[in-house]
Amino acid sequence: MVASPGERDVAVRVEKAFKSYGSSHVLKGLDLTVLEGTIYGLLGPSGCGKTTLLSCIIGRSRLDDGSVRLKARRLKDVGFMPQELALHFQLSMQEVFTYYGYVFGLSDREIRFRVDTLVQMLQLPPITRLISDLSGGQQRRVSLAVALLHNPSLLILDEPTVGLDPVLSKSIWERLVEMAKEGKTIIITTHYIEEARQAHTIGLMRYGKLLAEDSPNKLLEDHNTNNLEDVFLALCRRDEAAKEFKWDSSFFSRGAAKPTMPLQNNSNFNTSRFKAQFLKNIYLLMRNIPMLLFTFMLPIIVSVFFSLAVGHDPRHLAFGVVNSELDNSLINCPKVYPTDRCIFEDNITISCAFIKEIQGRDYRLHEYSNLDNAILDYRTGKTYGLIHFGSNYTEAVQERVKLQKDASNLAIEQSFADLWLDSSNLHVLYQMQRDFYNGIKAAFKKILKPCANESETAAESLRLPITMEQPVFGSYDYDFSTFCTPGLVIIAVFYLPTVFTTGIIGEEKESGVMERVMSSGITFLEVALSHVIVQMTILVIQIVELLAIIFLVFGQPFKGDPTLAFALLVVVGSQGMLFGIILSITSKNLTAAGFAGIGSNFLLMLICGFFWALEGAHYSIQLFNRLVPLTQPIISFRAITMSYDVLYDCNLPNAPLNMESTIIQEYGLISYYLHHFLYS
Ligand SMILES: Nc1ncnc2c1ncn2[C@@H]1O[C@H](COP(=O)(O)OP(=O)(O)OP(=O)(O)O)[C@@H](O)[C@H]1O
Repeated sequence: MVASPGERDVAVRVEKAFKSYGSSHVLKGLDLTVLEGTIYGLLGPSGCGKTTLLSCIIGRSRLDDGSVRLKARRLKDVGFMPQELALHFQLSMQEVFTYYGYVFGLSDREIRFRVDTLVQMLQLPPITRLISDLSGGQQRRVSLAVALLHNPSLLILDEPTVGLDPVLSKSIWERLVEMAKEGKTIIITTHYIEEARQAHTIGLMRYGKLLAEDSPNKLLEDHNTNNLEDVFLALCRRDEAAKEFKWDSSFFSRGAAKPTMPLQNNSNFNTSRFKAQFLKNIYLLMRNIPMLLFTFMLPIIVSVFFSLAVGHDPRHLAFGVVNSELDNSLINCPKVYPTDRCIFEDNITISCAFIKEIQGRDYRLHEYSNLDNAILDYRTGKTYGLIHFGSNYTEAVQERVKLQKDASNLAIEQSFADLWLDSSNLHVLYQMQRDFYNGIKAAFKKILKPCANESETAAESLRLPITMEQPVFGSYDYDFSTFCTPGLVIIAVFYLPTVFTTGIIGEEKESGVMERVMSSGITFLEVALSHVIVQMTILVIQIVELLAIIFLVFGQPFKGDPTLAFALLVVVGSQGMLFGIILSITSKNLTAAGFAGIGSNFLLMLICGFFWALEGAHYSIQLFNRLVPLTQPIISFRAITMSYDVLYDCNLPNAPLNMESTIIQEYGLISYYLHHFLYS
């Protein structure tokens, strides 16, 4: 065994380390000692727990039991090369080195000097090359160079020589030996047992514990061989024979690990690290032109397609007409219905007045001489509906209007036109009902107007006994698209940052870059803040695009205060960004984050009142649909765009209490508080 070292010479000491992932026990009471200024070769088959151990040593994972003690105190004293490449593939080597240089607080001059040395030592290609354009071996050497960049006193390298040609591996080992002579401590894992001969100490690991820990020469001597693989084989056989010791589960639930001194980071926020992170985000954005185009084109595409496709009244619908009181009425009715002829005059055809009104509402009318043929076409879906005027329609309506309660039963019966409407499409049905109701009302108004006074009274009595007053909120002229537009804007402004944030952070997490960056000392605050600044800039442009296209180009009504609308959208975008951060952090990988994002999008869209009144949802949904993050912003934005003038006029801070509660109900909490924030 290695002579028992004094505590001063120990760079890393792991004692009785236990670590499990669920029921899989990875580290099983492992002890390991690495002396300062030495190379420690950690050898073992795949899956024996080497990476897990390294992760616990640098503090990225916590032991379940046992302890890890490091002589190094600061994160910048440690250089870590993870097993996966963990590099930004879209960046150039120069940008990667600059990034990590700033992360470790190096000046531009120091970075240049270190990069020149490393390029020579690791035989790297010109540093202007993109990482994605390098070969696998070159990428691994860049990853190693990143770990060496800040000249740390403790180097932890997880399989640095995988995939490298033997000549280069040899030269890397020679350089590691030199570094150890300079006082650096190096822990290196490898599958290539023989290359570890150059290490000062070898730890042979199997099933989560060390079978032996000694100098290579001592191990060879003890086993009377000149081949390390034979040593490992002999130790494995001995381990098999000693398997009577059983690992029962109680062994792995021994309470919390002893506190391990964490590596210090100096501060939660550091300007150099923030600059590194911010510049890296800008580089990544500029390098990824398709993503940049997608980011800026998506709001335009969404708003244009929405404005063109959604909410407008269906037009040019095919509609059947059977007029038994006039042959070929589409041709024979007067082109413009005469406005000076009273309903009671002779030789007037009231059905023509209705047909003209319907034509004016943009229907494609097909006239049939035979009701059966018209019904057949309606039933086979060739027309959306059918109206039939009986042969005595005009006389019957005249008698009914003139005599009213004294009109004959026959006249009343014949004064009804028959209307069939296709109900398979709700929007089409509502529109046809509205058009026919309004058309007949308008036609009546026209043919009653030129009549003498007494007839006018009779005509007035035909009106429904109700008067529609001007609405306080909104307008009767708004169509379905006016109702849906605020929802679309809010959903877009929420989900655009969600997609972007999840993509950027999720990709960094998946590729191992986030792990590497965090173990290099970058804090969550620095990651989040640099991301927020870039994302906010993008968001502002996206909001302007959306608003300009929907409200300026397509002329959706906007009655309120643009500043309040903009402030509301920035709040919603920030919510979306936060949601993206939560999704990418909590999801196992980018695919899972994508699924969670799409799933939540569907769910939230259904219950947020985007295209259907919240009051129309089932009682169980109404218990919480106002609490989901999109609902209040949609209510608020709808209020701002459609009827904000009431809120704007009523000087909120001094409004009576009941007025405030009305406003909160009508305009949504967010408008209310934002208005207070901006104007009180
Ligand atoms: N996050 C995790 N969740 C669940 N199991 C894990 C996790 N990380 C590692 N493991 C499991 O722990 C065991 C040890 O993995 P580890 O990566 O430490 O092995 P290794 O010795 O480094 O292997 P290799 O040489 O192939 O990299 C493996 O069985 C692995 O599947």
